[in-house]
Amino acid sequence: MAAAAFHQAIWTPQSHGNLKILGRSQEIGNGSMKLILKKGFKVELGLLKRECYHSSTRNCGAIQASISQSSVVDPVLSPSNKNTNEARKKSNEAALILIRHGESLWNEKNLFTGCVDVPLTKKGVEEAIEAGKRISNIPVDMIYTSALIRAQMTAMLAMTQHRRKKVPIIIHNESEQARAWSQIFSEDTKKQSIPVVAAWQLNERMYGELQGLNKQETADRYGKEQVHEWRRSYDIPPPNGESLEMCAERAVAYFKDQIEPQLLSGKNVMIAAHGNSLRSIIMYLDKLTSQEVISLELSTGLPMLYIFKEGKFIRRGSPVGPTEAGVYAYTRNLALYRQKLDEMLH
Ligand SMILES: O=C(O)[C@@H](CO)OP(=O)(O)O
Repeated sequence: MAAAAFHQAIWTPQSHGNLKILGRSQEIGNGSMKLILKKGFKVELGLLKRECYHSSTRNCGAIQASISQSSVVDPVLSPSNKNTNEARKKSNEAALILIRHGESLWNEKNLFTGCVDVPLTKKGVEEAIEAGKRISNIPVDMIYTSALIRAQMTAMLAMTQHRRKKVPIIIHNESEQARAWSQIFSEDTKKQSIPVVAAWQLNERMYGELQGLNKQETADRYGKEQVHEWRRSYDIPPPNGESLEMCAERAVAYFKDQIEPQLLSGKNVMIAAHGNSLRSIIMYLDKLTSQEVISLELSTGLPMLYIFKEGKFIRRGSPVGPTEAGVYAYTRNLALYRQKLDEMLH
């Protein structure tokens, strides 16, 4: 097969975070690829993958490494599990789970919250655990949350229920030192963890001067219509805040740039975020018009499942429970994943 054009490939190695490689790749069979790196380009092979290196860390002209899809998906789908692996490769699909955070202390008090960093209530904690039960049989390889604690708590609590029992670990890329100080030095331990990327772009829309105000009192003061317009119009921002359109601009751009490539590479992704950042993303996934999105309301702590297949997002609704037969009838891959979990864990 002819070498692919010189290109920038983004690999997500077993270590956390993306590794950008400038080079050419060429398929050499057996699910392996030959990588021809740009001269002088340094790559840490130890970070690159978790098995079968043919070279050690060096400045390299050419290296060879196995990059079968099993290196980027859940180890339940291990290379020894040939049928499952083949199915995954063939259908090239991935699960996408969206969860709005559980009830926060300001949801409970009926206050505009926006980007104020408020934690969950006890009910919110319970909602997150319940959400986790519902998705406990669905594979998760990467987690994205907003930078806000209510979304992060929700993701972490939900994962306590996952049957695979991998450890979600927050990636600290904010500085060189944070990166260096949070390294993991065991490949086995890395395999048993799920990278959690926190991104401000997934934050709730910034509610401007309404943040901290009571929703009912604000309606009494400014009128129901005015407050409804601030809360549910598409392009009218609240005073000094973001409209849904502005929120969608940054949330959808992040989704397209950072999350879609992961799905394309076969990774199963969970996103824990907020009413408005998720409405924005759903607008993109379901191709909703601005008229349609304004009437879309998301409940707290309710997971929603999409299947990413052949570049398309297929909405599969909200799994009612971990054993809901319908969820696993959606795709052969999910059914096989669940079957494998049952075999492993019983
Ligand atoms: O207060 C907020 O930040 C949001 C979400 O809770 O409110 P709204 O329902 O108006 O979008």
